[in-house]
Amino acid sequence: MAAPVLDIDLRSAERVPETYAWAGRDDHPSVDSSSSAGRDAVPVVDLAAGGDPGAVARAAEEWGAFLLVGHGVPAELLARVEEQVARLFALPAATKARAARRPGEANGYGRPPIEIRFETLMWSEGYAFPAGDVRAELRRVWPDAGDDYLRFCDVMEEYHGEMKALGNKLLDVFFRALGLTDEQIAGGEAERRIRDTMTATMHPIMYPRCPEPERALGLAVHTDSGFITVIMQSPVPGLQLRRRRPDRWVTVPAPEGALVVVLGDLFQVLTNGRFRSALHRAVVSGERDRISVPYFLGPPHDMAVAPLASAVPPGRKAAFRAVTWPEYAAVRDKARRTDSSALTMLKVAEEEEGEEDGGVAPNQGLASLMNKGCDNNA
Ligand SMILES: C=C1C[C@]23C[C@H]1CC[C@H]2[C@@]12CCC[C@@](C)(C(=O)O1)[C@H]2[C@@H]3C(=O)O
Ligand SMILES: O=C(O)CCC(=O)C(=O)O
Ligand SMILES: [Fe+2]
Repeated sequence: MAAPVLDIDLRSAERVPETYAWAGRDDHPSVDSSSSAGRDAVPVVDLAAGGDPGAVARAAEEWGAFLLVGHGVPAELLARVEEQVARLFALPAATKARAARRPGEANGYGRPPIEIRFETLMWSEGYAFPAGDVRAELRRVWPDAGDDYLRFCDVMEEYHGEMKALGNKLLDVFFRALGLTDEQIAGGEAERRIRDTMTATMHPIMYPRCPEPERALGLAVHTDSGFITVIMQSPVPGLQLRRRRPDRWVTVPAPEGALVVVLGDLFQVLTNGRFRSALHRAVVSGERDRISVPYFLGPPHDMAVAPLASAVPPGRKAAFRAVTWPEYAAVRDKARRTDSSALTMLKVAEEEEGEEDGGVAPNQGLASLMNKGCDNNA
């Protein structure tokens, strides 16, 4: 029998062990988006109305995130996804451990992958897999491929179908918000390649009800590394966006049927820094389990992501070097930083501008980047 992946059963814990206690958790005040109108209100984008390009651009520039409504994914399907994910995590620890993520691998069941960058443990368990591979992947949990397996796969595949279509729609919405013409969107070589090859990873995550919620963290502060993350969350708030000046955590509301869109670091690279990746984290509830199902859209692993020519102002050079997703993830893990500073390592240094090789050098090895522009990284 496989050994459990979690060191304790979070569900039956009566206290938060010291190893899970985040001393600096309340570094900044947490404010509730729904109660504080104005500048702390998380932007809302209505896709039924086409997704107003001006509103999308403002949200992407200022927040790197927004609530998405009018997206067309039936609320009833979202409820079925939540139900299936709840059933998956309710399986015995030894059953889930059959699918344990192996060292060095991205896929599988386990503790939050970002944990390696921190000294304190996180109050959650997750399961990452390529969205299109659910049937093969979940055989690890249910080798007999029985009814539970079939129900899970049917629902997740249906969800993947909806999200794939939504992801393509969102990409076009962002391209339009960047100011690209329909011709550039449909005919641009880089734009088309991204649209045609975008990959999808699902990461259902479960935050068990916590006896001392203010001492724990479900997921520590991070930015997502890919292009676009679309999050389905149970109607229990917990996702927080980091805002600056004044520094605070804004809790994202969780109205029934809404999704959350979060931009990742490689989208910041793609848009030449115009659209920002969002710093965020997840807090836990003292009353209820919380489920979240992020759907990570990103480039295929062999694609060198560089700023779109259409996003670089005329006469200027690209602000970031080209990088593949795995290269970027490796640099970031090595940096072990809690902010988005790994991205600064990809910045083309100001003084290099105007030099012949100052622009984007596709596939440039990251070894050289590690020694550049990261002196603040001690
Ligand atoms: C497709 C993805 C996106 C991953 C890696 C891989 C599977 C698991 C995702 C997360 C989920 C938790 C936060 C994060 C930061 C983490 O550690 O694992 C994410 C990461 C990323 O956005 O980089
Ligand atoms: O809990 C959430 O809603 C967000 C999860 C998240 O940020 C992630 O998995 O990257
Ligand atoms: Fe995230």
